Amino acid sequence: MSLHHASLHHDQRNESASDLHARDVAVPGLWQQRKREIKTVEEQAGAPVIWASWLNRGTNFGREEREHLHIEGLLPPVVESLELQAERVMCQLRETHNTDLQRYSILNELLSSNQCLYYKVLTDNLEELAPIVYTPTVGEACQKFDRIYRTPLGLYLSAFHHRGRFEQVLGNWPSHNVQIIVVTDGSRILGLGDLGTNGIGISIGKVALYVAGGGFHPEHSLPVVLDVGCNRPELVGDKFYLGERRPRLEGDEYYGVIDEFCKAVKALWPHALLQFEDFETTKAFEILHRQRDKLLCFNDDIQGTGAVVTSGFINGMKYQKTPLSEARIVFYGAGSSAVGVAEMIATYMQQKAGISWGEARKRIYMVDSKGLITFTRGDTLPDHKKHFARDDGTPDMKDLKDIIAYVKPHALIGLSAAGPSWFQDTVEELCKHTPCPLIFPLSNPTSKAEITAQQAYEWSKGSCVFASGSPFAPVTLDGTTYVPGQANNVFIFPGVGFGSVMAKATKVTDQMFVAASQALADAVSEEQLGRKEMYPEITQLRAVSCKVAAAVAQAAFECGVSELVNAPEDWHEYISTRMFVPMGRTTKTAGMPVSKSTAQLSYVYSGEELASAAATAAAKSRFHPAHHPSGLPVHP
Ligand SMILES: NC(=O)C1=CN([C@@H]2O[C@H](COP(=O)(O)OP(=O)(O)OC[C@H]3O[C@@H](n4cnc5c(N)ncnc54)[C@H](O)[C@@H]3O)[C@@H](O)[C@H]2O)C=CC1
Ligand SMILES: CC(=O)C(=O)O
Ligand SMILES: [Mg+2]
Repeated sequence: MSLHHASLHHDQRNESASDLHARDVAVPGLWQQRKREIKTVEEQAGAPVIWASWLNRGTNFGREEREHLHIEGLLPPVVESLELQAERVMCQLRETHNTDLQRYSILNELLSSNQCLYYKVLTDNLEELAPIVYTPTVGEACQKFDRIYRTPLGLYLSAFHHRGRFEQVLGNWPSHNVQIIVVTDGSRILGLGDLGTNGIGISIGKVALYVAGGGFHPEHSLPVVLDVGCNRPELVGDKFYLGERRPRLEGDEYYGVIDEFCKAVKALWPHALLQFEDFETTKAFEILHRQRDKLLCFNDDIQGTGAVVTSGFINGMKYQKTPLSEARIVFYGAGSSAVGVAEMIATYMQQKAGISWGEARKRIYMVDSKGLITFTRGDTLPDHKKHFARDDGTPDMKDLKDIIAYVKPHALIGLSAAGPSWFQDTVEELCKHTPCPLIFPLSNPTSKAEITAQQAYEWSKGSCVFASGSPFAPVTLDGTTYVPGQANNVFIFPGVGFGSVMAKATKVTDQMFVAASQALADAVSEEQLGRKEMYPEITQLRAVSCKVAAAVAQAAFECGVSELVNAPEDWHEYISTRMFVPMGRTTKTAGMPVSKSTAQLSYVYSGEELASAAATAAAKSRFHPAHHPSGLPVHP
């Protein structure tokens, strides 16, 4: 060791920790001199494998691997199966004193440390954990995201600090091959309004379901929040708020940010699918209109919701034995989701019931906070409300019960985010005209649902067909148990995303959503329909997503938007064999080479691959014998 180094080392010892920190920040070059105390990444041999959530397997690493990777001693001695690791996590989650928000935080910590284990736990326990990583708990998590924040888990792109450099900043994400991106600007998170950068929780939650439910590999996924400001005073006034404390950008400035973001995505990952999530309604439509022909993208709230509700509607009309061409629907709420659903149902009616768009449109009645939407009610309608505004002399009405009495609908669909607003008289009026009406309170999270499952079954005397956006527990009434369906775009977006990417689609067409909707409707058996279950169970998500993905990929091919030269003979088989499966390195196979095909599909790194990564790191390490003839570590 040179004198120079020795004296530096001595000086450092005399500095306080905060002095050291201040100096590192001020003079990055001095980081090199700190290596005596904190090893550089290269010097850490295999340790980075444990600290990298994509690579880490924790106690699932076998003994030979630990030796190869130079991580012996950095883990408890036992070698455990992935299944046993998962069982431990479930025990921790099920501790009775935990709240759902605490369970959410435990799961996020796991996601930041061991993705394979996280996805094993989530995939095997979807019924129990989807309500935690997704609605309703993700809603509460987003509201408090700045307070429960520990690790980023996604990418924060700032319109104020990164403008003009989006491609460079996106390029900081540690994956070369991003295939699925969920982006929000936080402006309308579920039914909870503007949550600014706290909205990143919804991107993280949707990405988790793309992986656990749709088959994307975690390394190919990217949750993003665009920080374009926040208009919620109590949020930006909170000292813990994590975004910029400025009013939201608007107009050209705002759309310029979106344009730059989309261009950067396309430049970096031209085949990735970009999902727009929870943008406030007017921006949601405008962005979709501007971007949908420029890159592979869709808006989940408009199109994903459109497809999922159309499926339940198709099945519901089948159950009621109502011909599609005769169905009447009342939408309670006329935002991005309701208009998306109405457009999709009208498209479906036009294609499958042989009626014109004009006739289909007339079967749809839309209600907003001012009452039934008509051209005559005396206000200026935004464009998205004009599509379904009545122009046929239907009287102007405000009260939902009056509207129901007039329309006599077969289905009542709530996408208002208004919370409890359908009462006993509403339901009784509905049942007067239709024996088994569809009652779909779809607003999220649960607190925003228009009615509960218990109320709907009770007030309809068990006759209604029920589905909600957030899950409700089964209801028993007079000895009969009813299982509420979940009409949530989670049954659509994972399959649409995976199918589009598998087909190398260049855009997501309306026809691909019609195919997704039909595939989901067909995934529900006659027996389930007989029990008034219009949707599959969430436990079936992977199987359902595979069917949806196959239908979407085939539709992409048929629409001419697939870049594949030849379509596979069997899309379902093609897709199912390409879905990510969280796989363990069991004690038996630990350290053994994994077959190339398994490794590719499941991304289990073979012992050789991990060993070579570690060997590269170790070769640069001052612990490496080559650096010291005695073979002893070179330590100051
Ligand atoms: N189940 C699912 O898969 C999905 C559910 N949603 C939920 O739908 C809700 C709405 O989302 P967006 O359409 O994007 O929001 P939005 O805020 O643009 O639309 C809300 C609409 O409801 C109307 N409204 C509000 N209060 C009302 C009242 N008391 N009576 C009648 N109408 C009323 C508003 O005038 C507006 O037209 C949210 O809660 C969201 O979580 C959205 C997407 C998917
Ligand atoms: C489910 C969903 O996308 C929403 O509530 O916004
Ligand atoms: Mg949404």
